Amino acid sequence: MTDAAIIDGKAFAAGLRDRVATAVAGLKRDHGLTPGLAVVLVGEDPASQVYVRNKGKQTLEAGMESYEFKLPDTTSQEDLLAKVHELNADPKVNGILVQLPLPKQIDEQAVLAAIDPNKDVDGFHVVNVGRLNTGSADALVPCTPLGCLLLLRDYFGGALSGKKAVVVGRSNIVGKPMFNLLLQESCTVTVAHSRTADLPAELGQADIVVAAVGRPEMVKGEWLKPGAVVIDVGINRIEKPEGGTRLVGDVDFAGASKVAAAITPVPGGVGPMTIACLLRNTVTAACRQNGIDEPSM
Ligand SMILES: NC(=O)C1=CN([C@@H]2O[C@H](COP(=O)(O)OP(=O)(O)OC[C@H]3O[C@@H](n4cnc5c(N)ncnc54)[C@H](OP(=O)(O)O)[C@@H]3O)[C@@H](O)[C@H]2O)C=CC1
Ligand SMILES: Nc1nc(=O)c2c([nH]1)NC[C@@H]1CN(c3ccc(C(=O)N[C@@H](CCC(=O)O)C(=O)O)cc3)C=[N+]21
Repeated sequence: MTDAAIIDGKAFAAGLRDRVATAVAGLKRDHGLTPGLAVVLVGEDPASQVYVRNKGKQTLEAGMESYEFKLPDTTSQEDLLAKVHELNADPKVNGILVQLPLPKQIDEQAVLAAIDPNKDVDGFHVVNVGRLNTGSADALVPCTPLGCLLLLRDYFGGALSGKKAVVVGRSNIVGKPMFNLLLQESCTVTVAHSRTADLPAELGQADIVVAAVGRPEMVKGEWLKPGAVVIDVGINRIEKPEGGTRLVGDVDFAGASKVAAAITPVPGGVGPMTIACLLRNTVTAACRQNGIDEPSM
């Protein structure tokens, strides 16, 4: 097989951000509404900093308001909950994102549960988890799996129905919502995890592979079905032999490219889609809160 096509998440995300910006301009013009996104970062987790770096900038570039709150890593749960309640009550804030992971003194589930579900642009509140699981139209869908789905829909031209998909990883933020989205597209979905008995055998059946494991280059090319479409969610920083670091995914890109029909790179694949989907969710949330029809994005 020749080398796989590259699914250019960076370019797709740029297009999506343009469509979001057009939607925002329409909301301002027709409704006097400027969507606002609040991001709360507690402490200094390196992965979260990678994410936050571009986000504020892209929010402003799309014509929206960005509100950033950096709290020390000694912040108490009570103080963080007070911040969330304040943002829930603020009509300028249409979307709220609390960066994960949180420092150990804070109960993550309690904080997520405190966010107004209709401002929960991460889609992590149990109400949105339940809405997604039951196929409700008012779900706010987690940004990373939504980004993966938009790339897959684009690649397959909508024809996902009946495809065999394997999602590797069962986290609440990627694996489980990805399972639900692919199931909703009428894929036949297997969710693999650390106790899966024979991962290569599962992957050998898959037309679509979504890898969200958190282990650098773990998924090997030889495990894939020839012609598979591979979405690599992993963001892992590894040491280069010559010194310094570089980002790699959860898939061995060089090996997989020889077998797959198409693959997302890292960086430049799913990562930029996550941020673009966050902006999209903020516009969606702002429209719903104001009883405005959602523009197509
Ligand atoms: N591009 C983006 O925007 C984003 C990227 N990420 C990246 O995606 C990756 C996954 O993130 P996240 O879901 O939060 O990670 P978690 O650590 O929460 O979950 C990892 C999952 O992988 C499974 N797993 C671990 N080892 C193996 C193995 N050897 N074989 C099969 N499955 C295994 C675990 O199984 P078990 O449940 O049994 O422990 C678990 O379900 C990370 O690299 C993260 O940095 C995350 C969010 C956004
Ligand atoms: N409440 C919450 N929601 C999240 O969605 C969330 C979170 N917490 N905590 C951290 C993880 C991680 N995450 C990333 C998003 C984009 C890139 C991204 O843009 N990556 C670029 C590379 C950036 C670089 O070059 O370093 C790329 O893949 O091309 C990375 C990581 C969102 N997360």
